[in-house]
Amino acid sequence: MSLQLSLKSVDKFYGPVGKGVHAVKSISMDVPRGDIIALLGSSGCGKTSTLRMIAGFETVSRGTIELAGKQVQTLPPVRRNVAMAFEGYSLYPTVTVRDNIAFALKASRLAEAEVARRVAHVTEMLEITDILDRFPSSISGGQQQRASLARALVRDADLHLLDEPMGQLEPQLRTLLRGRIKHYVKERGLTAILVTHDQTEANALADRIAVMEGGVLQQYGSPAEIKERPANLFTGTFVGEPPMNVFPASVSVAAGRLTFDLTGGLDLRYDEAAFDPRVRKMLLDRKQVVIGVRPYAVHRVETGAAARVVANQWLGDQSHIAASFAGKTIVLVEHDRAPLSEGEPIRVEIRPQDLHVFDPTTGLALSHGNELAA
Ligand SMILES: Nc1ncnc2c1ncn2[C@@H]1O[C@H](COP(=O)(O)OP(=O)(O)OP(=O)(O)O)[C@@H](O)[C@H]1O
Repeated sequence: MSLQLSLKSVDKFYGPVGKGVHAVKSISMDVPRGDIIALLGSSGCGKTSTLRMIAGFETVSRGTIELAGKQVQTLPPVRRNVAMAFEGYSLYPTVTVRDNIAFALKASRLAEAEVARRVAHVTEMLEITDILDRFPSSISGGQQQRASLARALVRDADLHLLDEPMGQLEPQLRTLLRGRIKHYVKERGLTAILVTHDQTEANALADRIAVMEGGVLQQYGSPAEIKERPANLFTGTFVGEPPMNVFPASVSVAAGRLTFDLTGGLDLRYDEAAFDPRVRKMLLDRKQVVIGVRPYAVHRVETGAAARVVANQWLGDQSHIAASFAGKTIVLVEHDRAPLSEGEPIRVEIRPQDLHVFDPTTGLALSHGNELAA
């Protein structure tokens, strides 16, 4: 695996180092050549600051950025060979959409026929062939966004940085283009970093997701890893829709039964043997934990822990059921229309293999199902 980009202990302070706004906190991240990475996080978590430091639009307060084998953190943007589609990095207003897209290719003295072929390819992919002879001021916001994306993707660069590249497009078009963009990037062997706060987009496009919160890289892994082995409570509850259910619990064992006492009076009891010995030992050593379970892993059963329905919504392809449970609310997802009304008592089961266990103080993951967290 050859690395295309490597961030080492990168910090961003707006204002004096150590005193100003600490927007990015000691981020380290390696990006293999040919990968698509999504920076995912809520507003203000430091995604854009990270991207802008990689591009060279923001100074790096501390740490190093290596791109295609050389340190670039002190180089100006034009010397980094990075292609960008950024909000505010607008199209040149005085030339047509076609010339905007072709500009960098022409500047690199590519043969005219090759330029035309590449522009045709990328604009067909993004469905903007009908506006190529127009000027940027006469096209819609969504068309401008796609033209800007085409201008970035058409280039041969060491890295492609895309900041919310489809933010202005309607959902159907986004879904269609996601698949096409992924195919295009992979086919051309490009390395891309995408900023998004849309988890569906991150899951669909990215080989790896970098989850950020409070300027800290919370987890960096494949979409499956992040879903199945969230590194901490933040990632566990931030990624996944509807969010993971979490409950503080104290653990005890008696007469072959392992019990999680949930605050609110309920307990979840399991056969001790259902847990791997190392997970069981960890649980009993810790005693106080937070347990998490994804809504699709909460099952309605005949005999199980008692809950009471507070809301039942059919979303057209799945039911989201909220029920009061252990003094809190638990959410279940079912694939069929659930015939449940408000106030109805139900019983739920959470299987040991679906339990995520976290440290209540640090939030760090301790186990996922029957495996200890790394
Ligand atoms: N030029 C600036 N001066 C001071 N603080 C800034 C500046 N730019 C960003 N910040 C602060 O740095 C933090 C991270 O901002 P950043 O724009 O990187 O977040 P983001 O995750 O991209 O958010 P969004 O999704 O809203 O764009 C925020 O607290 C923000 O207010």
